[in-house]
Amino acid sequence: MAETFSSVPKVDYARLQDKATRQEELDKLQNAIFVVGFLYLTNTGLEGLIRHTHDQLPQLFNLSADVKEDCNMIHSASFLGYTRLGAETTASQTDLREYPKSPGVQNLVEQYISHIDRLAQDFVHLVAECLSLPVDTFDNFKGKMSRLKFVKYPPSAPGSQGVGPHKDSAGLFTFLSQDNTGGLQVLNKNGQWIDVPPIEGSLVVNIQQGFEAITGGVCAATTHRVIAPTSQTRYSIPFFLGVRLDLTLSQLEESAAHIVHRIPASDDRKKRAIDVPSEFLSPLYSCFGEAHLRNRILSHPDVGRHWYPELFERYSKQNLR
Ligand SMILES: O=C(O)CCC(=O)C(=O)O
Ligand SMILES: [Fe+2]
Repeated sequence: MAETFSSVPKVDYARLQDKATRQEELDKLQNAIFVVGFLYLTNTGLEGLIRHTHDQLPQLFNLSADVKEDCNMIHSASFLGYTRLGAETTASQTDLREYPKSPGVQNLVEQYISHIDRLAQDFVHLVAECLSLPVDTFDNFKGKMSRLKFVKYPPSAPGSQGVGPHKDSAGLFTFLSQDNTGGLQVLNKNGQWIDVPPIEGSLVVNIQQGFEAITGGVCAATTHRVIAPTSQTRYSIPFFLGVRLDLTLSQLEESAAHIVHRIPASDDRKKRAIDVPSEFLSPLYSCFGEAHLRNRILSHPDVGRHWYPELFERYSKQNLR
């Protein structure tokens, strides 16, 4: 059996700031990122902001249908805006969730992004440090566009897909705040789905396809899904730290070499047998930006068809396996 996990480990951010406990916590971080692929980040100091933001979400999603339609993603060639229930597709199936990006809540969004982005930048330094690499090792891979989403999952029939199995696309790491409903699951290296029960105030961190690609595929992007709730509405707030979209696979081969040899190897054959493919590692795409565009077009087929009809046809026919 592969070295794997049956629950998601916790890494304490406050202990990472304290000289006396830093090394012990860095060791935990190394295991969490490179063996497990998921972690809860606790004690970040953002608990108040997270609670305050969650408190606003029911009201935000209760905005009138007209207001939500005014900022519908269909109006944006950059795939930014409101997605109504049933308009999103993951793993070829419709997801039972909706999300607005920011109608009427500019301050809330800006405040959240400014704090979480600072944390995310520091986190990337800690990941380098836990591999005993210079802290700025990954800085040159960071992109200009990170994304924040507010997501609502209405109660649905038992076993429904909130969001299907996927790997986050255009970034390095995701920092997800979930409410107290539950339903998030992650795939371990033996191909088993593991529950990630809510821990109040924590952030669930997972690896995105950008980090997978800059580690030469060695540190795989981690697969997760949400089982839709049955009796209460679920809200979540993922923040996706962006990767540079102009990078090509061949540029990476060279830059990744000195990173890769530091990464602990692990066996994930069972997981790979049922896993979803990574666009970013596919030779079909000229650079990360194109791989990400394909991901957006197929996830939001209405928007994709509207703005990129030819690419929609082309990407729909491609099989990444
Ligand atoms: O809602 C969640 O807990 C997860 C959301 C997610 O995985 C995503 O939007 O990429
Ligand atoms: Fe995700």
